[in-house]
Amino acid sequence: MDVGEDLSPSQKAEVLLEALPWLRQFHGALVVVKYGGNAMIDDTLKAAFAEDMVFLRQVGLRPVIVHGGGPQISEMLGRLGIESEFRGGLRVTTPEAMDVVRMVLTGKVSRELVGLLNAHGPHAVGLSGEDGGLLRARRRHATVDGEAVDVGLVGDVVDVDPRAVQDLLDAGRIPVVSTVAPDILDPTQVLNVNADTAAAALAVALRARKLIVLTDVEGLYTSWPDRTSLVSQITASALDTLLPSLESGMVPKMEACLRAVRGGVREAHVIDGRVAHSVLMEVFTTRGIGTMVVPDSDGRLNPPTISAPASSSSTTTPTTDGDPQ
Ligand SMILES: Nc1ncnc2c1ncn2[C@@H]1O[C@H](COP(=O)(O)OP(=O)(O)O)[C@@H](O)[C@H]1O
Ligand SMILES: CC(=O)N[C@@H](CCC(=O)OP(=O)(O)O)C(=O)O
Repeated sequence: MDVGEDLSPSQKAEVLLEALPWLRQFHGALVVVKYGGNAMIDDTLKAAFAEDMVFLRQVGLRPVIVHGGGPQISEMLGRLGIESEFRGGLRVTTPEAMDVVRMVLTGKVSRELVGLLNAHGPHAVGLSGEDGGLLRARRRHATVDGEAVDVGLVGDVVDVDPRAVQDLLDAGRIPVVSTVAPDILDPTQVLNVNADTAAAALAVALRARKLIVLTDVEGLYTSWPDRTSLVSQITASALDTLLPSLESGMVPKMEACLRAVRGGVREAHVIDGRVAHSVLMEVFTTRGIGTMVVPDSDGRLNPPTISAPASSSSTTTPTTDGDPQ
């Protein structure tokens, strides 16, 4: 199908030209893209995501994919009759569940994604936090409503050795990272790391230019669940203030964005993975989409910019401040 069939030739040219300053600005930029399990909802969308990643690579960006797979893990646990529950947005992970988490992320979700990317050529290589010493994690001592809760074999990334990913990027590949990681205190034990959290740690360690988090909602709403107040742009400190009022799924996601921008990533975005080619719209259009988190020093955006209901656009303009990393 010609996706531009509704456009005249001159409108098509305009679309291409709109991308020009962004192509220039982001040439060579390292972009960490977190692909959430809830955004992997149908085959057409998955194929469109793979096209976007290959497009980024072909026009000179360096995408690194960190994938989730929460719903896929839950489905497999259900099939095997293993109970699982979430506390504070994290899966309570027993040793039995950990085997399934590792199997589904590295053996199923990663394989499928790598296959979709490699339908376009030998671009993608899958690896997990266990490979090449990429990630090391420490057991999470979680609290929910001020109470300590035991979430089992759940880890937080405490050390990243990005060389395995950098080697793949230098070879022109697209690394696809699954987020299980050895326990720093007992490397024979693997831990289940929330994919948002791992993506932020990788983005910081790789000195990424952008973190883009794809999920199944338009972006961050200040009022949830009535969806009347989509945040287009927010500074790190304004987000910090908002965090305690947020609910489950959004908590690790917005904490990840905060951690990324406070760690030196210039912008972190939460965008709607249910919209085909949402990554291209975010990177290469002037309006952008979803919610963008920027460092306080950016100075443009305090208080948060709320867009009108039904509009999911953030407004940014190309800047020439510095080179992308
Ligand atoms: N303030 C909020 N704004 C937007 N979404 C929210 C908010 N609070 C909770 N959510 C929920 O968070 C979900 C996204 O988190 P999650 O289900 O973990 O997605 P993923 O699999 O992409 O990581 C949304 O589908 C939405 O139901
Ligand atoms: C500790 C923890 O909760 N780990 C997640 C890992 C997968 C993940 O994060 O997937 P999404 O991005 O699709 O939510 C889990 O077990 O579901």
